Order: sequence, then C-alpha cells, then structure tokens
Amino acid sequence: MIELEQAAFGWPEAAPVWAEVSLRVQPGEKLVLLGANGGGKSTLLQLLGALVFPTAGRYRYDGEAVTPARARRTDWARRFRREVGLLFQHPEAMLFNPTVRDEIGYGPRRLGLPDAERRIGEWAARLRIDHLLDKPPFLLSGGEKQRLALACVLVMEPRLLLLDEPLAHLDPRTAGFLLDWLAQSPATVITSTHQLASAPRLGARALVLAGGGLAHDGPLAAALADTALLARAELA
Ligand SMILES: Nc1ncnc2c1ncn2[C@@H]1O[C@H](COP(=O)(O)OP(=O)(O)OP(=O)(O)O)[C@@H](O)[C@H]1O
Repeated sequence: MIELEQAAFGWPEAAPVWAEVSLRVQPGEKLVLLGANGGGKSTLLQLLGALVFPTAGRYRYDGEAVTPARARRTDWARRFRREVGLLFQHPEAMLFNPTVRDEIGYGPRRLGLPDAERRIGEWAARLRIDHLLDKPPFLLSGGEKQRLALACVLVMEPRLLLLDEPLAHLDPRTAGFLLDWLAQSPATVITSTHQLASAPRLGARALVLAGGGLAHDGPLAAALADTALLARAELA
C-alpha cells in the first residue's frame, strides 16, 4: 500500500530532515513511529499524506508515484483525500469552520458522501462532543479540540490513518476509546508518539527515526529493548 524507496525530505534552504528512508507497509498494518523532538516524525507523516513530496527517492501509494503533478490531478487528489486521513499534531492547525458540526461535516459533505449527516452525529457521539455541535471550535478546550480533530479524520473512515501524537491532549477515557477503536479497525495506521508505555497498543511494528534516517524498522518490542537505539533516538 505504501512504498518509500530511498526517500529523503528537506525543507527549503535546510539540510534534509531525513534521507535514504525505504519502507513498505501492507494494508491493515499498524505501525508506531518513534523519534526525538525534531527527528522528522511529523514531516514523514506529512509526506505520506501528500502534503509535501520527497526531495529525493520515491513515494508510491497503491503502486502509483505520489508527485506534485499527480496531486494536482483532481480525480487522483479526491480519491487520495477520501482514503487517507492525517491528524495534525496541533489540532488548531486543522480547525477552520464556524461550528463543530460543520467542522466534522466538512470532509463528508465536500466529498458528497450520502450519509454525511449520520456520520457527523455518530462520530460526535463516539468522541463525546455531541453537546458541542453548535459551538465554534475555537471556544473548545485543548482536549475537546483534539477530540474534534480526531472526529474530523475518523468520520471519513479512511483506509490509511496517519496520526501525529494523537494521545497528547486526550483524557484517559478518550485515549482508551481511540486505542480500542484502532485495535479493531481494518485501516492501515501509522501513529507517532512519545508515550512509550502506550506504544504497544498502537502497533507491533516500530519505525524509529534517529540520526537523519530510519534507525529501526521492525518489532516494537526489539526497539524498546535496545538501549543503544533508544539513546540514539533520545527516547531514554
Ligand atoms: N514547515 C516547516 N518549515 C521548515 N522547517 C520545518 C517545518 N516543519 C518542521 N520543520 C523542521 O523539520 C525538522 C523536523 O520536524 P518535525 O516536526 O517533523 O519533527 P518531529 O519528529 O515531529 O518532532 P516533535 O517530536 O518535536 O513533534 C525540525 O528541525 C523542524 O524545525
């Protein structure tokens, strides 16, 4: 489903954040993305979500190269946005509608999903923000904004979920809901986190970014037992 081949990414006028990243992810896999602050986890998730593109190497989604030219094609972009959901690290970055209802409904309505209104009610209830549906998102608390941002992504029931530190602002009950929901979801999920204690519930395969590259791609248990790797990735 996802294939990175010797991929690198650097922001304009800066050294590459990481380079020579090669990776294959099969449908339904659950991966945990670990690494130090500034190690490039968010950047990798943004690249997999086609918000930025490799500066070297290749990214293929379902066998097709993800390039700026392809992303400009409306038919391709529409299908990709329908299938791929990216939860930003800072929920404010993705909230811009006048009400919580419009915010959750933005994706389903824009893509013309016939059951958009049912989905809005269902996901608002699941994330316990149904009492806030008529409120402007900017009036929500930090945790409520995070739940809203999650609802906006999950309402699309994506095939590929890219979650950037989703547990950061959540209360234990909402975090528990998310972890349980992810465990039964058929979606492919890549989740970045600094919370090593919760990591085993997010996936059995770990990607560790360290030293400008992918320092580990393999069992999470092996990564957590590797003290030298954890030190390199500033995780311990
Ligand atoms: N939009 C941007 N423009 C320029 N540089 C950026 C941008 N976003 C991130 N960077 C830089 O890219 C590097 C990687 O940042 P990134 O946010 O991907 O790291 P991260 O692993 O997610 O970090 P954290 O754990 O702190 O969230 C950092 O040096 C950061 O300053």
